[in-house]
Amino acid sequence: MRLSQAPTPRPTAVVVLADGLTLRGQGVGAVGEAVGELCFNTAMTGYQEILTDPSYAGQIITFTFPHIGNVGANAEDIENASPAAATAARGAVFRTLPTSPSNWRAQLDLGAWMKRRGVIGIGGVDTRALTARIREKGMPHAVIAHNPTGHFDIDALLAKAREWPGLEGRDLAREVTTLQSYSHDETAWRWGEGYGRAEGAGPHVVVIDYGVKRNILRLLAENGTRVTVAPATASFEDIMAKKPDGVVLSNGPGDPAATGEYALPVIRKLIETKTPVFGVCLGHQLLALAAGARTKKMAQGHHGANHPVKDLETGKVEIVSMNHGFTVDADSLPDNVEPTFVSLFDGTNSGIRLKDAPAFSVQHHPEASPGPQDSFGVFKRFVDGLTKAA
Ligand SMILES: NC(=O)CC[C@H](N)C(=O)O
Repeated sequence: MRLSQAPTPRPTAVVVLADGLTLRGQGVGAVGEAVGELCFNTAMTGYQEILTDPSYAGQIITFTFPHIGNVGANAEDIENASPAAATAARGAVFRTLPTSPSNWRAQLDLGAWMKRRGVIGIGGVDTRALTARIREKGMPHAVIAHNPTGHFDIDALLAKAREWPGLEGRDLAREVTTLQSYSHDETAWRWGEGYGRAEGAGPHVVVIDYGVKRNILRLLAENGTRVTVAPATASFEDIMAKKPDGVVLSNGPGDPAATGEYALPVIRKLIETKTPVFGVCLGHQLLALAAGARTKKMAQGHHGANHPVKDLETGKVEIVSMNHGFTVDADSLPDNVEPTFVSLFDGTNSGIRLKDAPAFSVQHHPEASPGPQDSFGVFKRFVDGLTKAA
């Protein structure tokens, strides 16, 4: 018996790594080219939330799960809150091209949705080999290009990947934050109901938007708070004028040390005035920096929805969503800062608490979106703390 072999289609997309490796495949989504840091994400679901997470600004995501796009795209599973963050991830690398969606919530196929949002995709790449390479050599600078004519100037793309300065030293929060303050009242998604609306008159939380994911805002509203979102560059006075009962430091893209130039003076004043503070991911890194710790770049980073972290107070393990390429150097924590969570993958710090101020933070993503909901309770803990303090 002879197996008939489909003719290999002409490549219409490429990924060119700064070390010279060129991967060819089929283009999907937006046409054009984008440069960024190439990481891998191990989540098996939630590609829409991943592609709209503003923390991915400046990055190209290799999905290790081979079938991405099966459930299409809809208008609900969106994580960027500000329009400035609409194109968060610059590009996406898939094992196979997305097939026609099969799901009652699908409104568009993934390729059409990516095109609309300006995300460049490539299918047909050996993502296992690429992931193994990233695991061994770290996250390379790369260019992804999609051109239906199939013409690529590989040398020019390589030069672009090599010239790209990288994420170290880059403040990207300023590029994805909201320009104006606004209030948020959408609550969590429920089967058969969709998102709800908060009615409560509970504690007032101001969220500093360094690139906030909507599910952080939703879970704060879900736990009975009134939520106001403020721009990343808001001053301490701007924030206090809103009379917050607590302040949340959001997730966001880029190098925490660079964003810290304007964020740290504000956070230090919040700590000094004993304002309750809760930080997530970039917000965690910024709180640690404000308290006197250091952050550093990781080789592969953590990007997935299956990461175990250990709660050092209770000994319990939670499976969490992760998305970070920088980390708080646990050895640099000053005496007044206690580590509260640790990653069980590599022992890196995943949470801190200040001993002399009502401030704590987590490196992982308690809001999931996508990912397990093991850590949802942390929002309640923060809000309960505000209610008690009030
Ligand atoms: N999700 C985040 O907030 C990411 C934080 C930071 N940009 C990092 O890569 O480590």
